[in-house]
Amino acid sequence: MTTQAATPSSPPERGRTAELFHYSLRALALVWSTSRRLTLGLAFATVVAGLLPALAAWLGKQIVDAVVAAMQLHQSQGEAPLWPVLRYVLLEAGVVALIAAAQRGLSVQQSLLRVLLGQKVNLMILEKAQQLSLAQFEDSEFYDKLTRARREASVRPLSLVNKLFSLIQNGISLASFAVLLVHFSPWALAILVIGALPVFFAEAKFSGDAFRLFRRRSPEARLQTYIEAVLAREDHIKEVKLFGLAPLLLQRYRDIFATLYTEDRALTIRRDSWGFLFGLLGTLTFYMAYVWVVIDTVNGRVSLGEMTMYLLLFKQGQSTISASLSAISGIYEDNLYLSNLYEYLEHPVAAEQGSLTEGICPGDGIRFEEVGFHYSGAAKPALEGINFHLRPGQSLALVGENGSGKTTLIKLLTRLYNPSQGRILLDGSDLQDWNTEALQQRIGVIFQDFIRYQLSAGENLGVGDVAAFNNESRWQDAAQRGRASDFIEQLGQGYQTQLGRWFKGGQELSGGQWQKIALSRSYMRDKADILVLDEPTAAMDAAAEAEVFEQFRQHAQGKMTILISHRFSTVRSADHIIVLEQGRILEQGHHADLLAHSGRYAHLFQLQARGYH
Ligand SMILES: Nc1ncnc2c1ncn2[C@@H]1O[C@H](COP(=O)(O)OP(=O)(O)OP(=O)(O)O)[C@@H](O)[C@H]1O
Repeated sequence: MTTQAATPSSPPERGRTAELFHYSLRALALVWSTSRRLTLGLAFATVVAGLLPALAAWLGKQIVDAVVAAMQLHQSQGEAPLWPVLRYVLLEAGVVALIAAAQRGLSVQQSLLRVLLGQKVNLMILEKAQQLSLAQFEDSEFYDKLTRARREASVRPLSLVNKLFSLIQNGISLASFAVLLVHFSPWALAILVIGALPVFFAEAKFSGDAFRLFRRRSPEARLQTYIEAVLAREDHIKEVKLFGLAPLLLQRYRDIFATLYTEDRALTIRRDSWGFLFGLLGTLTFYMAYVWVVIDTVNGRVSLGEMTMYLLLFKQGQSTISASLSAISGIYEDNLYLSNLYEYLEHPVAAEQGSLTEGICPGDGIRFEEVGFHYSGAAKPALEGINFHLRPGQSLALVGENGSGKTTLIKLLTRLYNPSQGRILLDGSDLQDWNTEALQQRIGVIFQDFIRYQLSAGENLGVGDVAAFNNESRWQDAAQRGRASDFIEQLGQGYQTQLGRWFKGGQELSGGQWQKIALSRSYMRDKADILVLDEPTAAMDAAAEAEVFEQFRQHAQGKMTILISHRFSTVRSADHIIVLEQGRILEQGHHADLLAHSGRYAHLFQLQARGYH
């Protein structure tokens, strides 16, 4: 497994300062495209929430000064009107209510945007996943990228935008505080800003460290998620119990956690210790300014009301500055995490090249010409020098020991992978020149590791042809051919019965029954003239297998069929048999020829035949 920490060209490692806000604009655009109304609402509430605190502070000053003036009047004349004081109190109450409304407006709009944006980003991630090739999914490095994107990135864009807005809000507040404070002393303002700077630099540095840590250990995090799945999923728990795997896996889980926790702890302690020290510096500067104002008040340079206002401004100014600074470091952190999302979304996908919906030589069938394939990272090729020609109406059987390349050959034919050497022709045209959809329409395939969808029985068939996903008569037809109709009709709600154990009322099936479902699924594709069955009957009883093949033969008339099976009783009737060994064709021909040849096929056939006696 490769970690990503060493990727030198990825945005976070490249010129950190330059990349600091690299994704802010994109995140803003994303939020804007999610909901213009909410984004505008957020911006408006931000400006209002930014301006009002300074107004409240100024009103506070007016109140104190009005009180002092009223007290003096009361002392000299024995009475003083209350209204000049109370009007400011009323106004301040109104402003405080407005601040609360603006804050509430912010949080409501943020909550709504969070939901909308979460959905949007998740859809972007899932849609992108559909454009990727099978090989990309099998690449552990890439898979890490996908996992990281899914785990973190869906909340990050909004978090980034919220912090941007909070920065703007704090900026507006600070500017308005500055307008009021500058009357006291521009130096006091400068001192407050400088005092808060170290916290920011520390925060920015530690956010970067946290991100790099997160990125470096994503393989471990993935392993943890995998162990959780093995220990807690219904389809794994059987083996876990019987093999007594739980203590071993739990120990591994604990070990991974212990390593991760040690790193986390070290970072948290460092981050908070420095944060505390630099925070003290900020507090110190604040109290210096405090002393200054107090002295000036005692000396009569500023009024009592002004002193109240300055102290409030200092206090609020300081918390606004630290809020802005943590917003900036948060923006930095979100930018780093977003780089994951965009790296994933921008991962190149092979452009769809082919456009053919018909070959240049219709009716020619399938030709493999010197086809070879090498899995990336594998020591040796999985297939080499494969040549054969399969015509419409013919059946081909692939035999060979485990790992000889049978399934790989099917994956090439279905274009899940492209050959590393040679070419595959369908009706005279290279598979790569075919339009993917047209090609897929022609091929009905079930793999040995077919999917047991946690859907209804009917839908489990419907997935075989999305155009007929809900078509009940097509389900019945396919189920009859795949020999699944009998048991489906006996299920509590027939074709509507929920299958599997994941959802309420789900009905679990036996291995053979699932296989019949998968086989029927391949019959849904009724326009397909290439039928591929990769060990379709391994879990079926002998009677069911015989029945399935009888049906298959009838259905397959005029079509091309490719069958992978370890059972020679089914292989023998194929028109053409290819024996694979270590990715190469060892022998090929009819059953009778191959027996007469007395090679590997004959040997294996006799071995199995003996087993039946
Ligand atoms: N996704 C993959 N990545 C790398 N190597 C693979 C992958 N899938 C299969 N292989 C390797 O390619 C070779 C051929 O595998 P393949 O699945 O085609 O064999 P098979 O003949 O279908 O085997 P079986 O009878 O066990 O199903 C094996 O050596 C296997 O280890």
